[in-house]
Amino acid sequence: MILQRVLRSARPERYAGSLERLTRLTQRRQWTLPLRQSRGFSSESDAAAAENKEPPSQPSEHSASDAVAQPPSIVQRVPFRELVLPCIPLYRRPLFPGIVAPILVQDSAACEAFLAMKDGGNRFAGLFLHKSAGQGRQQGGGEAPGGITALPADGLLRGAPDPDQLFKVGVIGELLRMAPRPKGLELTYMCHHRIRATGVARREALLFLHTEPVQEEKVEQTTSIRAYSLAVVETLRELLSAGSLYKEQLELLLESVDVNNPYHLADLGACLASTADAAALQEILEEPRLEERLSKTLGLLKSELETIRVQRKISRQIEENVSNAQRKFFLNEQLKYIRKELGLEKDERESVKSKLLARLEQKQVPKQAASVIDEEMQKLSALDPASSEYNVTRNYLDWLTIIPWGVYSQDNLDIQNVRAVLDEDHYGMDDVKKRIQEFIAIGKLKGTVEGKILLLSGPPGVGKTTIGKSIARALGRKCYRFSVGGMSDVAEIKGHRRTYVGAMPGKFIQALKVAQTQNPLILIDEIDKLGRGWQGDPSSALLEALDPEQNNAFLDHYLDVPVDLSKTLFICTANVIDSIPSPLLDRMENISLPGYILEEKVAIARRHLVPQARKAAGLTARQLVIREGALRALARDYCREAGVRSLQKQIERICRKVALQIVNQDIGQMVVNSESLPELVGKPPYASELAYRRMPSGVARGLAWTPLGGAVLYVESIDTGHQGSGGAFTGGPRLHTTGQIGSVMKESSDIALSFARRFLQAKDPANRFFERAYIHMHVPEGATPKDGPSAGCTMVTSLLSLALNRPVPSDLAMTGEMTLTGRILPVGGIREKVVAAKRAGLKRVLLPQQNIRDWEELPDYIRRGLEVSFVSSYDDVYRIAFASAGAGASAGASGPADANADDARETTAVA
Ligand SMILES: Nc1ncnc2c1ncn2[C@@H]1O[C@H](COP(=O)(O)OP(=O)(O)OP(=O)(O)O)[C@@H](O)[C@H]1O
Repeated sequence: MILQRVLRSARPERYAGSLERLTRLTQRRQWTLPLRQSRGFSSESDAAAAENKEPPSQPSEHSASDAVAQPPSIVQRVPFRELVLPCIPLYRRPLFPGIVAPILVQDSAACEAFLAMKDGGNRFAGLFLHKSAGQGRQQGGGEAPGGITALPADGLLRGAPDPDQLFKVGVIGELLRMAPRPKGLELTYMCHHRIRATGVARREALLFLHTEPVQEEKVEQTTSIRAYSLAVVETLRELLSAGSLYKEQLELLLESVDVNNPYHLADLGACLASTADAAALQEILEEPRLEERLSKTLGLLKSELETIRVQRKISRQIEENVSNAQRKFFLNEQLKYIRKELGLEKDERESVKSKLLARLEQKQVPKQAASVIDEEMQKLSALDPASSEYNVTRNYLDWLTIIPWGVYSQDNLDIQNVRAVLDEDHYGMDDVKKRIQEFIAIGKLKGTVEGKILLLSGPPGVGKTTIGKSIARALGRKCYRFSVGGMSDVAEIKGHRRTYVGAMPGKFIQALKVAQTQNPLILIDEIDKLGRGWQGDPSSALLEALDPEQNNAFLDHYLDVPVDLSKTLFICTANVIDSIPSPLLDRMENISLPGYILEEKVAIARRHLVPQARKAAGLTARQLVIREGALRALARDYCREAGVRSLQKQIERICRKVALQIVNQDIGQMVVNSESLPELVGKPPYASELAYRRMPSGVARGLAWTPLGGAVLYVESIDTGHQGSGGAFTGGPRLHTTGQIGSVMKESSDIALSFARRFLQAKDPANRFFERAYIHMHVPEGATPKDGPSAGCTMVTSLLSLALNRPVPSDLAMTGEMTLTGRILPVGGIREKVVAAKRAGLKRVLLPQQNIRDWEELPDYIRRGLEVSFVSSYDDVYRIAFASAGAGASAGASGPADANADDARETTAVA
C-alpha cells in the first residue's frame, strides 16, 4: 500500500522514508521469504514472546524449489489460530498479506482503545473490508492524511462498525508503529495471513471479532500456474515501462518479488492494480484456489496496463495538439518578424496608414482637412491596433481620405448633346427639356452649372426621377439618388457625432464617396414628404447643404471638417410644392411636369415603355406587336392617372402573359390589339357608361387639381322640395352639401347660393326658385375629400342651371374662385386642369382672366384643340354657359369629341 501511495503521489520523495521501511520489511520479513507454516501460537503471550525472535532471513528450501509452490506462511510470532481481534474496517480496498499500511484513527475513543491495547501488549488486529467500500471516496472519508487506507471521515469505529457490513475474509495485521498525528493516531500495520471472521466477541469502543486463520491450499506448481506467474511478472514489467513516474519503486518491488512463490505474486499483483475496484480485490482475497487467484490478478493487471496505455495515448494526443498550436504560433511570429526584417511587411498601423495616404495621392486636400488627417494619422500610430479607439480613428480616417477632395468631372455642356440625351430617354416634356437646355446654356456661358437647385414637381409617374438621371447622363456627371420621404432624423443628412457607436456621415458625404467626384448630381427624391421629428429639423439641415450661399463649407457632424458642395448640382423631386418648407422652395427653380394627355401617353408607351418591357421579358419586336389601338385603349380605359407608371405596369403585365403564351404554345408572334386586352389585363377598371353624355339641369363640370394631377369634377344640385311638403330638409338650411367637401369649399357653396339668388333676381326677377327651393348640392366621388375655392363658379353654374332648368353644355368645363359680388378670381394648377380637360376630351374651358399667363405658358400641344374663354366676372360665364336655350341641348347632344374618354369617368380628388 505504500507503493500505492507512492504511485498516486506526484512527489514520491515524500514517501522515501516509507519506501525504505517497506524495502526493509519486505526484505527482512515477508516478501522474499518462503513462508513456513506457523507453528501456531497458543496464546497472545506466545505471540509477544515471538516478537523478540529474529525472523529467518533466508528463503526456505521450498521456495527455491521449482517443484512445489508453497502457500505463504507467517513468521512464527504471528499466531496462526483462532483469535479474538479488534476489527479495523477498511473503506477503500482490502489489504493483502505482505503489505505494510498506515491507518489513521481519528475517533478519540478508538484512539484511546488502541493506546490501551498497545500498552497491554496486544499488537494484532483484523483488517476487514467494509461493504460500503468503493462507493465513493467522500463517503469513505477520502484519503486519510498520511495513510493510504481510507477511513470514514468522522473517524474510525465510532460506536464500532456493524459486523454485517464487513466482509468475512480479511487479514491479520501486526502493529509496527503508532505515531500521533494532529487529528488522531497513525497506526502502521504489517499485514500477515488471511483470516476469516466467525462471530462477534464483544462491542466496545472497538468491535472485537472471533477470527480463524484461512488455510491456504497446497498445490503442485503446474505448468499453468507457472505460466500465470510468468504472465503476472511480465505484466508487472510492462507496467514498469509504461509508468515511468514510479519506475524506481516498481523496480524495487519487482526485485523483491519472489517469482517462484505464486501466492505471494498473486497478492502483490492485486495490490499493484491501483485502478481495480474494491469488490474485485476482495474477490481475489477470498479466492481459495491459487490458479483462479492468479488469473484474476492477471486480469486486473492487464486492465491496469490498458488504462495506463489509454491514459498515455490521451495525454500524448493532448500534448501533440497543444504543441502543434504552439508551434504554429511561434512559426507565425517568426515569419512576421522575418517579413518585417526583410521589409516585406510593415506593422499593421503602418500598412493602414500607407493605404490611407495612397488614397490622397491624386487629390487636393484643403488645408483644414489635411491638418486633421495629419493629426489623426499621428494618433493612429500611437494607438494599439487591438483597442476600440484605434478602430474609431481608423474609420474616421477612412472617411476623411475617401472624400474625392478636389476631384471634379468635366461637364459636357454641349446643348445639342443634352437635348439628344433627354430626347433619347424621354418623350415629350418639351418645356421641361427646354428649361433644362436654358439652364445648361447659362452654365456654358458661366463655365459651370453649379449653385443651382432644380425642383421637378408633378404627379407620380411623370418621369421626374428619370429625367433627373437623364440630366446627369447628359452632363456627364455622376448621379447619386436618395429619398428624403419620411426622413425625420437630421443625422441622416448631417451625420452622427463621432462619439456614437456605429456613427456614420450623412447622405451628402456618402454621395461624394459613391460618386468619387466633388461635383456629382445629387437627386433628392420626395422632398415634399420630408419628415420632422424629435431628432431635429431635417429641412434646415438640407437647407445648409443646398443653399449656394452656405454649401461651400458644408459641415457634416461626423466628418467635422468643411466640405465644398457648391459644385454639386442638386435636383429635387416633389409631388406638391406646397408642403416644401418655404426657405428651401425659395432657393429652388421649379420645373413642373403636369402629367400627360392621352396622345403623349400613347407615344411614351410606344417609344419607351413597350420596348423596355419587351426587353425585360426577353421578347423581341417580332415576337410581340402591340397595336396603337391597344395602347390607346390601355391609356384611356385602364390607366387614367396623370403619369405613366400604371400604364407601364399594364404593359409589363401584357409582356409577361405573352411570354408565357409564346413559351407554352410555341407561337412565333403575338399581336395585341384593343380586343385582346380584356383577356390579357382583365376588364377596364373604369365604368364604361357615360355618366353625362347629356348634361342634366343642375349639373356643372369643373376642373380640379389633385396631387395626382388634374381631374374633371362635377357639381350636382337638386331641389329636394318645398318646406313643409315632406322634403328631406324641411326646416333645415336651404342648402345642404355632401361629398366630403372641406371648409373652404363649404364656404364656396354658401357664396355660390347667395350670389346665384342675387344674380337670378337681376337676370330673371320672375324666377322665384331660390325663395322656395331646398337644395342638396353634391360633389361626386364622395369618398374622396375635396377642398379649395376653385369650384366656386362651377357651383354657381350648377345652381343657376337648376334654377333656370337649363343644362350646361357637355363639352364645357370651368374653374375659378367666386366672390360674393360675382368676380372670378384666379386659381392654381391651370396646367394640370387643362391637361385633365384635354385628357377627358372636352372642347371648351373657362379660365379666370387672371390666369391668362398660365395658359399662355402652356405648350402648344396641350393648348391645341381647346377653346379657352377667359372670364373676369360671372356675367362672362353666364354668357357662355347659358348662351342660348338650345346651346346646352345641342352641345349635350354632340358630347365630348372622344366619347370613350368621357369625363364622368375621370378621377376627382381635391378641388
Ligand atoms: N416622358 C417620358 N418618356 C419616357 N418614359 C417616361 C416618361 N415619363 C415617365 N416615364 C417613365 O415612367 C416611369 C416612372 O417615372 P419616374 O419614376 O421618374 O416617376 P416620378 O415622377 O419620379 O414618380 P414619383 O413621384 O412617384 O417618384 C419611368 O420608368 C419613366 O421612364
